Amino acid sequence: MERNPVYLSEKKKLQFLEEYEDPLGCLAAILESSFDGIFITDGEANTIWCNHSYEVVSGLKMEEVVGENMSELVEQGAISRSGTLMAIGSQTSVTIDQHFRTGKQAIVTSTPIFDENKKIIMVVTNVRDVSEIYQLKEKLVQNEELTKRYQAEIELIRSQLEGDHDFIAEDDVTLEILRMAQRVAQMDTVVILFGETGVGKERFANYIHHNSQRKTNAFIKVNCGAIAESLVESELFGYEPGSFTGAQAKGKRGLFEVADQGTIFLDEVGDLPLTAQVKLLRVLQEGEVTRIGASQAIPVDVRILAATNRDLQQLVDEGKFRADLLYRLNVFPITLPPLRERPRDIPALTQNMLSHLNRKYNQNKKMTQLAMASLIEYEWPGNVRELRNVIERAFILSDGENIDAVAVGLQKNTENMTDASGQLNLKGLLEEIEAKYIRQAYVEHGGVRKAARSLGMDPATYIRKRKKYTQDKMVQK
Ligand SMILES: Nc1ncnc2c1ncn2[C@@H]1O[C@H](COP(=O)(O)OP(=O)(O)OP(=O)(O)O)[C@@H](O)[C@H]1O
Repeated sequence: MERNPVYLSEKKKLQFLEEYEDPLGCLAAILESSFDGIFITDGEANTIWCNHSYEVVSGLKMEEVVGENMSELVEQGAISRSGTLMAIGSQTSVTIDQHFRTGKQAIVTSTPIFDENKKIIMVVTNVRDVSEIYQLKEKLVQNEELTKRYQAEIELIRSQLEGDHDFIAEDDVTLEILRMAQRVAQMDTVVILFGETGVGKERFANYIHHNSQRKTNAFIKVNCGAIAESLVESELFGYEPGSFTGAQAKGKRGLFEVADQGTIFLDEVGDLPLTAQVKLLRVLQEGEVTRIGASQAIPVDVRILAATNRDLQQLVDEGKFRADLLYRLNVFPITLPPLRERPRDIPALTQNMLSHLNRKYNQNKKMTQLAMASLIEYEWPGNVRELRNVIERAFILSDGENIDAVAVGLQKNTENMTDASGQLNLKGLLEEIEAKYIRQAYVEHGGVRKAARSLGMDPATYIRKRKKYTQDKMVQK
């Protein structure tokens, strides 16, 4: 905080002198009674006076400092740095943090006082002891951290109680991936999951953990992109007591230590800062972590799972991700395909989500066939997460036991589903569904004859319909 230069006007001086019998004694008493420390030097930074509060905060006695220059006090280590010297240098008021050998911390404001010729004649420094505020702040940070940990633990226990770690799969593509996951789950192999946002990477990591021998131990999820860069290392690897400002006095275990005997899931691993990548590499290679400020490593037995929706090879090319780390993580890569490429999962997922909601709200709601068809038809850019949101919304919006296509209300389809007056357009909807199956059959069977047979159509009808929908741009060529 900057203040305007302070000038003592003659008028103000005289007023004080006239008002009191012993003006100097009065002034000293005023300064002495201040709760804040007050420290005064001349224009050359030679100490003139300090009050009792200053002596308490700094641990220095007035006799020790009077006549001493501030640069000497800094040199002797009596104070960490001098606001007075800065104020003289910059010719303006300066506010800084200061540490004293008493262990106290203070906010210090040094204000230069000028004479009529704009020459500094004094510097008055106000020293506010903020040690208690800092201690309270540290306690608050500790409590917030504890609350976060408890919340994560409650979340974990809740999901374990609800058995909410099933990975729903019905499509052949997903079933094949699940079979692979069951095999790799038994081993301690590092698994990295790729896939668009919302495809279920976290859910899948959970599934691997719950099918592993570590299932009764911790599953710790870390979103590497969500932790502030400056905190990533201390969160993951912990720190020793007093290793940096703002650190807890007792030091802290990192999440790798918390996950000992269990599994750690590094979500958004592509967002790890390079310094943390070096340490992660060490965990992967040596099976041990070194807390910040520690000289000894601690062995940890943690299974590592990672996920990303970024192109890690591209990050390596851009120098943002270590090639050796990618090599270590890429032992068993699994790509979860987007939901639009495994449409047969949609009814099973929908059913599962509806059962949850029905149980929770004591209801018995079902999707109508048309509503289900519109779910299968949709492209799902937000994947399973978007499906979950759509179902929850439809559950709330629908009256009675049936959830219809209007309640599902998918953007793309509503245009075809309703006419200008908002009435259901059954023809448009059926055509869309037919177009989708015509397209899918061609992709699956790779030829007109087989595609037509799979849909129970003769080839001529199939070709006619395919041509029609291609013209309508409902089937891409
Ligand atoms: N196969 C599945 N069975 C049941 N629920 C699933 C399945 N796949 C995804 N979900 C649910 O969909 C939502 C999104 O899944 P998840 O958070 O695992 O996706 P993600 O790929 O990790 O997303 P992001 O990359 O954005 O972190 C979650 O509510 C999850 O429980």
